[in-house]
Amino acid sequence: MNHTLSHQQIERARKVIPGGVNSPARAFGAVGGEPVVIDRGQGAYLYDLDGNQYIDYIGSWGPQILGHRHPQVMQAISDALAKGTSFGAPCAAETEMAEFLCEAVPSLEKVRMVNSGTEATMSAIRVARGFTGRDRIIKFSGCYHGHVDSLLVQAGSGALTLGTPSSPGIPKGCTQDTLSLEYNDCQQLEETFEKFGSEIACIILEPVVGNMGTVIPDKEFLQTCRDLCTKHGTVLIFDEVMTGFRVAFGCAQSLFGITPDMTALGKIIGGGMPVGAYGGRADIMAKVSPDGPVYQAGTLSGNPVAMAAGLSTLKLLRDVNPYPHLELMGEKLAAGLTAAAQAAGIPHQLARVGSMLTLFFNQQEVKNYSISSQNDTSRFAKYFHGMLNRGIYLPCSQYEAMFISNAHTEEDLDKTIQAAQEVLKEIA
Ligand SMILES: Cc1ncc(COP(=O)(O)O)c(C=O)c1O
Ligand SMILES: NCC(=O)CCC(=O)O
Repeated sequence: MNHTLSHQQIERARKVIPGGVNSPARAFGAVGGEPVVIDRGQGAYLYDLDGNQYIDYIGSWGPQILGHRHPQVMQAISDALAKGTSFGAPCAAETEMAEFLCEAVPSLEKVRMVNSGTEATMSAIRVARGFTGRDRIIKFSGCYHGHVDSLLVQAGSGALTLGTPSSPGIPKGCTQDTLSLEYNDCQQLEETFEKFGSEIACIILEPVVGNMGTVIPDKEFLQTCRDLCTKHGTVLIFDEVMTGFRVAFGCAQSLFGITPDMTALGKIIGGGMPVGAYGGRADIMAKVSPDGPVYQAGTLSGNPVAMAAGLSTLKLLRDVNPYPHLELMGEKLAAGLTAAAQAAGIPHQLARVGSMLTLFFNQQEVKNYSISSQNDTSRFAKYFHGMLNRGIYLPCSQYEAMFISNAHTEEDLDKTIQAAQEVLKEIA
């Protein structure tokens, strides 16, 4: 594969953009080599500047569940654009979006639109603190909730990939009230509540983790989070920025039957445009300005073009119901990758929920951060590049989930499995 134009472009970008990228997760930091620069996407495929085609398993890190350039989404964006790009005043589409979200996700009684997943989690935490009058928060090691100061403690995703789980530039004061616990560990959680229960404003967690690779919650763990929050008057926040409308139309909370007090959303609900949202119980959301005293704002929040992209995506998900198909595709890909790793004799684990999955190079089932940090990341780097060279675009880190879209065909999966068979044999 020729990457001349991509490499020239990245070299040029590095002179004016840190690392040549606008988000470190894209930088190939953990796998080495140079990122490819994307020119366009169509359906399940990406095309780089040199004209190479890739089967895309990143889907813009989650949002593109319908594939790139779905015609109805493109049309909705174009119709909204014809009326203008931003008004800084209420528009009808944002109400329609809020109504849609509240209907699809019953734990949402009120929602506020923002512009990214980071804003959604940051704001949800502020509201939870304002509502409870408490400062302490609980997060779990290896979960990533965006680059929020108080949450960049043992964070997953790029922070884990690049080995900076706690970032410089964050004053101690911002993280002194953050308790970072082990995912899926009920006992540690119970002990923490025994000690600090009356001081804890919220628990925030990914109800299925994507950001230390895919980690599946024990039902008991989610139930313990719920019970302890109820008992201690603590707000349970599900960060469904990644899992929302990905693992099920009703989000992970519907899949596991656990109702959070607040939910953060992003990615899919923006249909590829910059969108986030947070919401939950009406009594908690009543604290949000201008109804209440907790300040949170945004020049571009509820942007009409972004609302149009998101709404058309969500309506397609409701009407087409791709989830049974995505489940079958996920099952097929997981089985193919597992068989390929087995045939090559490579120690591995395959974790999957619907169309979100990770092939871990690990001897043990990955239940938490301690186990995930033992992944064979140098093997992953070889796997990644072998796949890229065969036109398969995987997340460039072992600590990420891959996503299948509704545009992927069985033939795409067959090609991917075939490539994995070749690559895994080579690197065994
Ligand atoms: C679970 C989760 N929460 C929050 C975020 C932050 O979202 P954003 O990158 O849109 O700020 C991400 C992804 O980045 C995520 O995966
Ligand atoms: N799982 C990682 C992400 O979803 C974020 C991507 C980014 O920060 O660019």
